[in-house]
Amino acid sequence: MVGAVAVSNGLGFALGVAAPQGRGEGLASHSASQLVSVRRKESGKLAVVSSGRRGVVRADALPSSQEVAESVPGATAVTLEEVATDSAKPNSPSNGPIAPKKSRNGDIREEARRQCAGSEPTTFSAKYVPFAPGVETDEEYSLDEVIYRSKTGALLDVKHDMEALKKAGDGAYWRKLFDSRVGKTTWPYGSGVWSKKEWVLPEIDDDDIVSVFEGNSNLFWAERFGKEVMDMTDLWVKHCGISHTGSFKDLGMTVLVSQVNRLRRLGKPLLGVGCASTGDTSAALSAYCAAAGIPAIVFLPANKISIAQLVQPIANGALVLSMDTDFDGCMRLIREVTSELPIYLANSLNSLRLEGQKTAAIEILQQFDWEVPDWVIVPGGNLGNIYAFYKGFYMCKELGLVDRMPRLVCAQAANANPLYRAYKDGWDTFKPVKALPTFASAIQIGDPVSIDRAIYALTQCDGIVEEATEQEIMDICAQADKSGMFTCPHTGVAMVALQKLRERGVIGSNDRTVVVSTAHGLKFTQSKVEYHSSELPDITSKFANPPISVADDFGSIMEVLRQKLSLR
Ligand SMILES: Cc1ncc(COP(=O)(O)O)c(C=O)c1O
Ligand SMILES: N[C@@H](CCOP(=O)(O)O)C(=O)O
Repeated sequence: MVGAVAVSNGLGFALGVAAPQGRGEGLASHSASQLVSVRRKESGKLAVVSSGRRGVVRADALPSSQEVAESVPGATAVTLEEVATDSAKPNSPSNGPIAPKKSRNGDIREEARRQCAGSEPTTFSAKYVPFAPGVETDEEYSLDEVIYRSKTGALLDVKHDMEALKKAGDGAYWRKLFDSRVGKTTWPYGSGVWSKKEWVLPEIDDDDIVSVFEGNSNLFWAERFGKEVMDMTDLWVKHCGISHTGSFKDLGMTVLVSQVNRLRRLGKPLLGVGCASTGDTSAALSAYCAAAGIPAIVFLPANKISIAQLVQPIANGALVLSMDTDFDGCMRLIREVTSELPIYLANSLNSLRLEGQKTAAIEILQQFDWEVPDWVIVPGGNLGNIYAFYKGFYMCKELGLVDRMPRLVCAQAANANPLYRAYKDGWDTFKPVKALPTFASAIQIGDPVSIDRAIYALTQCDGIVEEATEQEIMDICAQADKSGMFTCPHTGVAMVALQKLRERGVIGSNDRTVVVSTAHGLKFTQSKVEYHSSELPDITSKFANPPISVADDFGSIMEVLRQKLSLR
């Protein structure tokens, strides 16, 4: 994992990237033979501390490792590999603070530990099962296994012990518990994902959790846009893009990276975590891995992601590989590589991700005081998220928090619409397509890995699939932005779907409808700039609002203002 790569973007920039070297404890420029760490055999605690760096000391600042081992009773010299593995463990003395002095306001993990001391171990559990709804099978796997597919090659699903969850309490119990955790900084419940921990990864130790208190994103009433553009009274936007790395991927990534953190602590020889990406998964993976000191490797399609997305993994110290292929090509390659090397796969093929993403659905219900909206519209690419939303809503219904499900709409770009085509075919056939470039570049995906999950989710809730052309995407984004939003093109795809369903009378004027905004518009400014400058080939910039160049004198400015503000 040592080396340098150069990556470029569609805008003519080129960025040279020094890949991370021996990340974790600042081991960057030292070889294995130069470093030793010494620890006591009996306690597993570090015995030798060098100035400023606990547990990891330069060999040249010490006697030989053998001498150290001999001079410290019960101590043994260990290799760099052992140090690296050890330092990745959150409980590891070489990783954590020496001794937390303060609990409150100082170490919220320690505070949580103190509060939990003596409490009963959880009775909740979850495991992997093949994703094969309605099919009886004994096949199941522990979440501590590194496995992504069933024996027959089917996707996996995380199955919770629903009986145990039901036994714990009724819907009112869960509603109250989840509500009680909102707006706090208690570890790990300050996260919108981990505030539902019992439904996500019930058995993970709080100490293994890697979280930046993601989730709890705002759900706002799109009043003006709803009234003026959609003729609607009850239109809402769930802004999953207001998040740590600017997209909903953080919700799933906190879960996946936490589990990797646990696996490494349990001694699984995982070199790092890898993904193929259209730019958002890579950003989230890199940030969470960097927070935990775990190497991240991202495969990106060259010139197909925005510069804001590209710079995220670079800044977070990931190993960034830019490839002359599209996302589907990157996906094939990361699957090959992760089956060859002990690199954990972080794409939504990995069902752990969806456990985090499903909490956005639970949050929507919570934010509506547990009232169920009529419609939820989600842009779809690799199609994990539409299933995650289904699963979140389904669990709330199953466990009695609500009494029905909303209808789901999955929205695709017309240039990358394999699900839409299958839907139009009455779900008879599914054929991958060659995805064409789209402004909604994060969903330029022609062979979605979660196709089976998506079809299941949509058929279960009388769902609908819609598509959006490039012109429609740019126009609706401009209109939404004019009402005070700053939409990403994927959110635009969902808004076009809403517009079409309104025009056809499928969604009513007073139906409570949620559009899921999946990323922050600031990640996708280039197409907006070009739209407002009327520079996009084949696109008419109907709602352009270009800046006006004006001479820096009072008269010229007044002239423009008179004209634009219709003054006399
Ligand atoms: C911003 C954005 N919106 C929507 C999607 C679609 O999500 P999914 O792949 O889960 O369908 C993605 C990624 O694919 C994305 O990055
Ligand atoms: N939009 C995604 C595409 C990959 O989706 P994933 O959910 O399977 O990781 C991205 O940003 O990479």
